[in-house]
Amino acid sequence: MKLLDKVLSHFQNQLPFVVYAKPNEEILHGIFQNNATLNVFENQKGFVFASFYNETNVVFPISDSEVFQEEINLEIEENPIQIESKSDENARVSFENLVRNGVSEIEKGIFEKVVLSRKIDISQPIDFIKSYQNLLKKYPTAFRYLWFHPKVGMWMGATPEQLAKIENNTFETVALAGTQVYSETVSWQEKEIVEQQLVTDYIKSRTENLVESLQISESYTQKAGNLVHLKSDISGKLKQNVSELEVINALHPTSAVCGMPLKVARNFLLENEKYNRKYYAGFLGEFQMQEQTNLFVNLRCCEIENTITTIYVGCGITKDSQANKEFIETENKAKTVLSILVAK
Ligand SMILES: C=C(O[C@@H]1C=C(C(=O)O)C=C[C@H]1O)C(=O)O
Repeated sequence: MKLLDKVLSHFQNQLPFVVYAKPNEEILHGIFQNNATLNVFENQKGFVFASFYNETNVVFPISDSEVFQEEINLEIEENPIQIESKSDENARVSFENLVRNGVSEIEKGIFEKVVLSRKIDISQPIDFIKSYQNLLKKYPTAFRYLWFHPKVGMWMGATPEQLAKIENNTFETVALAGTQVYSETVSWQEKEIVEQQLVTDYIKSRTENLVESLQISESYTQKAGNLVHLKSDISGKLKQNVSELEVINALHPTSAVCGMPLKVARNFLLENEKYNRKYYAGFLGEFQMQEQTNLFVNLRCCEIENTITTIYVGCGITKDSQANKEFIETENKAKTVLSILVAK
């Protein structure tokens, strides 16, 4: 595909770019910035790449970029050398301790829910073009992107979660939580139903005074790669004079990726996860491009460096969480990314 050739040449010239496909669309969008400036996002129209907390929020402004679209047409079947991550006993023990620690804070009444995460390092050079082709093909219902800035690095992901879509004063978001490995007969336990309801309630409380009325669907099962989640669709008409930035600030980070109440849960994870999430659980996408803002939460993603690729995964912890099950959930989420990586 022509856009992927352009990706390679932009990368060789160390210039910023992003290619992405929206859920259920087979169109590849490309935004190629024509200089290496690191533009900090304020409210410029363009493609935004925002961190979970306190890193630079980057934008590729439309005014400084070339924009392309191409139909996705990947005839060549890639034959990936799939990369197995070794089960890491130390990682298991420390994540399970982290979860137990979170549950004990919940029992003490410090917060109601916290989303805890970890990173998995793959020490092998990755062919990012072939890996991205796999990801495009394998996850047609996800938002699938490959992003690069020479001063920040390269990220790739296939996220099932919309942060916000805003167009003509209407806004849409989702409450997504609860995870199981996909099977024909999915049934949800009380723990997952409660967990997802907490996210719905949280989004409701954060957006209620920005919209004239809020519609919330019944929760339903959503497939995401090898997994399924519980999801509710939330939408509303924005009150006059409510800006896109206000909506984004009200939503990010939702309790699907941080916790509730927000600040105490965030302080806990910042102090206890013992690593920097950087852009994992941040958000990315179009900001006021063709009158539309269309943003996704940065999940099922990895950071690609010369010799190491880092996969980021997390899960929601409530009072009923069991440490070993939560660890397995992070292993399952990591497979979404692991199974498309191609070694160089
Ligand atoms: C935090 C992640 O996923 C989030 C947490 C979920 C859960 O706890 O069940 C489900 C979907 C996402 O909202 C992740 O994929 O890393």
